[in-house]
Amino acid sequence: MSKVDDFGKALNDIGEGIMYRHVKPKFLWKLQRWVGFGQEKKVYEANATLNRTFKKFILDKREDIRSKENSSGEGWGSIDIPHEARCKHLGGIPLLLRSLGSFGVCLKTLMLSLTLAKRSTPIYQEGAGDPERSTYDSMEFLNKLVYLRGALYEAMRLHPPVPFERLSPVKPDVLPSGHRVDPSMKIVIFIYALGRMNAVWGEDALEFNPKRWVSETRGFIEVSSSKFFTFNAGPRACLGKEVAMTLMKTVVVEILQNYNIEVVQGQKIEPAPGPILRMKHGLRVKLNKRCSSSAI
Ligand code: HEM
Repeated sequence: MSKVDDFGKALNDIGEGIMYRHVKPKFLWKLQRWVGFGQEKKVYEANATLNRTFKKFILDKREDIRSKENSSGEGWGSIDIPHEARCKHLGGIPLLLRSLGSFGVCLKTLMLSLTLAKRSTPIYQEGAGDPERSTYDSMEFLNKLVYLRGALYEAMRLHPPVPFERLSPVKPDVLPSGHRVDPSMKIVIFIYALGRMNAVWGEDALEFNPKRWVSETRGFIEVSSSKFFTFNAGPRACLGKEVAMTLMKTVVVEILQNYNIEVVQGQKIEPAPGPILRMKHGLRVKLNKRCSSSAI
């Protein structure tokens, strides 16, 4: 297996591990971790792979910076930021963080966050092409594509890349529903279910209908982030939302301008377990290059 495959497999194994830790009794997964058994064994091995990969990347980068400094007499300076300054905020992925050992912990945290952010963005930047030679090189153009934004929101409403979240209150509180909660509790928010509730989205909640986001007269209809929860809401909402939207719109425009797409029929579509919603077997499509570009 190549190093890239190893890395991808490690992310999948850790994702599955996180998923199972949400549903398994704590004593059970802790026991499995202690004896190095089952899913926890996979998580342990995957952690080692991530550690190795990130460590190599950081060391290579350091070497690269040093050699640039030596050759030009200037550079970016040291990347050894004091540990306390780097670790004020470690985000919501403690299982992954705990695994990362003592070197460059926060640099690795950052790399991991960005890797996961890229994973949760269901497109790849490489496909975006060169904006210099494109007809849509301005944000203004992308912002006008309200139906496309609606289609992407609709896809992520029904298939949120982050399908659930687990939170705990920092102090005892009462939820708007009247439920009392305290810091010993885990509150799981099923974003996947929220996007499919009739009570929230109406009787056609299960239909893929980009038009629900577009008004003939007012253009794109923004809804509260507490309703469209795909990017979370409040102070810990996704910081990369607009980056993700711009990337996705760019890639879709580029693909649609250049290819006709046909989904291969008869495929088995099922989700892979994990904190990022992925297709277990991927999605096979036929791409036919268009003869000439046409605007969408
Ligand atoms: C479709 C793509 C994406 C989706 C659906 C998504 C969704 C989310 C969600 C649900 C959270 C909250 C996670 C939690 O609290 O446990 C989050 C956090 C975050 N996302 Fe994204 N994300 C996407 C793409 C990106 C991209 C491309 C970036 C970076 C360029 C990014 C950067 C972040 C950061 C930095 C946070 C942490 C915010 C904080 O804790 O204060 N995301 N994202």
